[in-house]
Amino acid sequence: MAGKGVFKEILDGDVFKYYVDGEWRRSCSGQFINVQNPSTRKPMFRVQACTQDEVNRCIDSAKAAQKIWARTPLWKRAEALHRCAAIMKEQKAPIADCLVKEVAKALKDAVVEVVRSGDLLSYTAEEGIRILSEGKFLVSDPFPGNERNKYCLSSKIPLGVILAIPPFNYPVNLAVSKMGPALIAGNAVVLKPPTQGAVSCLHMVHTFHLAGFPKGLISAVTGKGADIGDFLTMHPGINCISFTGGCETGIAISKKAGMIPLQMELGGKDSCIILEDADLELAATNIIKGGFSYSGQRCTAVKVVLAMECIADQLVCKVNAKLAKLTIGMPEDDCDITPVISETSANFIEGLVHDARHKGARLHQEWRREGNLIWPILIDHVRPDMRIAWEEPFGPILPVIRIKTVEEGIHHCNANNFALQGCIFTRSFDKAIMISDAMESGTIQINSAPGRGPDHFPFQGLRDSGVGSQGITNSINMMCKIKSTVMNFPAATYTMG
Ligand SMILES: NC(=O)c1ccc[n+]([C@@H]2O[C@H](COP(=O)([O-])OP(=O)(O)OC[C@H]3O[C@@H](n4cnc5c(N)ncnc54)[C@H](O)[C@@H]3O)[C@@H](O)[C@H]2O)c1
Repeated sequence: MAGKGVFKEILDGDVFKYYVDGEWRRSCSGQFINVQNPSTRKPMFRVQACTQDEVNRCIDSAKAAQKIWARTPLWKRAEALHRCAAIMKEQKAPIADCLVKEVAKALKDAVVEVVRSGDLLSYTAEEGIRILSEGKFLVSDPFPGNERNKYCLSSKIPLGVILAIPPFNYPVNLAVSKMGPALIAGNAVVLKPPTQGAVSCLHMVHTFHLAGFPKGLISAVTGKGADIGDFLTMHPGINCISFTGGCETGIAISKKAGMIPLQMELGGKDSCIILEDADLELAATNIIKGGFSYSGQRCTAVKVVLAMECIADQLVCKVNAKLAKLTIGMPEDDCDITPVISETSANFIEGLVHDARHKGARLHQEWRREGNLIWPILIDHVRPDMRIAWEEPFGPILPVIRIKTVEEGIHHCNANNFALQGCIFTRSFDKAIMISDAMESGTIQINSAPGRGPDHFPFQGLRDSGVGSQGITNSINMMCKIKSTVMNFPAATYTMG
């Protein structure tokens, strides 16, 4: 399906082009990057290996187009996003098909990702209309020593060119969640897709092309990290970086970037604390959904269960019963557990399991792996000296730590460098709020698994899990600067009359 019909112009032979100046082009490097199918472990697609000159061209065009876009009335910018949202949803099938083939996402989830991205754009258009039309009016006399002889009008202005870098696991949604807010606020966007997920991103960008955004305003540049990674993030033409990905990459980019606003959404090790009074059926259902959806490859996956000892056996029994019902296989067949993104990732997950087993953890299911497909495992009686207690596996394995006191659970959650989300299961509202206050993470869910959505909720990590806050409103605000105009009068304005 990819490259056919409406998308044929993004393909050159069997290589996908990159997007600049409102056109799909081949790179003059003559080199390509293979995108593997995680299920078959064979090359699936090829994308251009763009050069630094081509990156410069993208940024120059973006700068020029942004100047005109910033003067385009807000309602017209909103209309363009609504048009794009409609096209994206109409074209969900070919985009979802790419997600299945390059990130091994189950087809039904791939379709949800595209539709959710269209909805995100529509909401962004409406939210932008509301919040960007508002400014502030201040007078000078409340501040000591001043008369009322100055009026200050402040409003939001765009930053310029936003560099958007999404990760492989939600390449479409996490690109759109950066592009929509950037565009409604009057910015241009340079998108650097992840290698796995690049072709889904390019298809998604084509829906912006079809929606008629001005030439140059959006570009999508694919390439080798070594050639264009640092070049992009350290480029003086970039005015803001919105990045989602691993901690190591994010922290390295933050250190290299110049004095520009950064939005960093990094890894997580979301703790799930289960109290003795919890609804264990609800908790088990959420542990399965939170821990194993998309084979655990979600920043907000439940990544460690901290269960009170007195209910742990009962909980584990319920989780195991539900885990046994998960279907394991290929994304095309809509299986619950599908191959993880790469062999490197599968080897890493295997290393975590072996470390836990050697140190005495109990595996409730047998270790089984075929290629990148890993059968789900609940790893019980995990202790703090095991790697799995602290590291983010990004795979279908879930540790359970049995705790004697709730303080022990809170301590484990707060002792981790990651602090994205967490969750608590209890029937006591008072306890839920007190524990939520004590857990130092970006978001705490009460009686539900961690999750990013709905997409207009604030979304942020503390400590190594990130900088800044996403969510539609926060992203729009983050991609603007405040500008003030101060009217100075020769005398205080209340002296007349
Ligand atoms: N907090 C969140 O919102 C969130 C959401 C999804 C995923 N994640 C995290 O993302 C990670 C998985 O994604 P991944 O494996 O794609 O992460 P990654 O860090 O390997 O890559 C993320 C993106 O950065 C790009 N990149 C890598 N090196 C670069 C460089 N030097 N310069 C510029 N770009 C560079 C990659 O091509 C990719 O597009 C997990 O840790 C997960 O928790 C976080």
